[in-house]
Amino acid sequence: MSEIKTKKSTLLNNDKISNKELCDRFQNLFTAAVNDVLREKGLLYQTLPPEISPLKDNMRICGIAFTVKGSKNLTLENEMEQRANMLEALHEDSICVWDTSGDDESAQWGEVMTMASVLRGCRGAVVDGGVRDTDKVLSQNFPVFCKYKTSNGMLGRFRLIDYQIPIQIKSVNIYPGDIIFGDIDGVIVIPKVMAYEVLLEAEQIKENEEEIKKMVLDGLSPKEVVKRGGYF
Ligand SMILES: O=C([O-])CC(=O)C(=O)O
Ligand SMILES: [Mg+2]
Repeated sequence: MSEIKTKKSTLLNNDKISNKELCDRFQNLFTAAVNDVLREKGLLYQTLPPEISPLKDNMRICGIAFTVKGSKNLTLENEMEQRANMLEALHEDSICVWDTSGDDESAQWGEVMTMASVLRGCRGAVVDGGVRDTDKVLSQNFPVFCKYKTSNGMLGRFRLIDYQIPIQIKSVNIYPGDIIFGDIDGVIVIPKVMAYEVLLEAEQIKENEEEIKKMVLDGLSPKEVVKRGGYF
């Protein structure tokens, strides 16, 4: 039976592959594997709060962070123009990530915003806030991770402050260009400077776990599994 290997890479950026391949390959992994790689590197605060969960359990999301910052605000002037500018700036393979300053009453995402962002190649939305028109977002097969559903629109309650700036959701810092990856276990943020290196190491973890599962199925005791380099 083979021993478990660790794979260390010295590559520091993701110039080796396209953004699309990078995101597709992360999306084929699972967030727990990526989390373990980041923990080994001492990065313990890359996981978004567990209240931010997928609209459907089987939703998976991976793309390049397009950051948006906003807060509760009752003013209306130019709100729609500002939101339209943001939507037009969305790029291929982006994920629209909302730091809402902890909002708990408005939807920062909805049906028409989904339609507009899909046309710009956006791969999903992660909102530390809410979504509305949920059935119509679901029917577009667009992955959204958020805290709640509500019929409250943003207009007159909440507004965007800026976009493509550094943001913070609880203890997680997110910079434009970071990799955002979400599955049923929640959302994790991978700093862009190490994205390719993390991908390779997480792919190795996935392979290793196949070996570990074989050991368990073959009847090895947990102690025997650990002796061979396995883990749980
Ligand atoms: O204004 C909102 O909350 C978003 C919305 O309804 C939509 O995109 O359709
Ligand atoms: Mg709507």
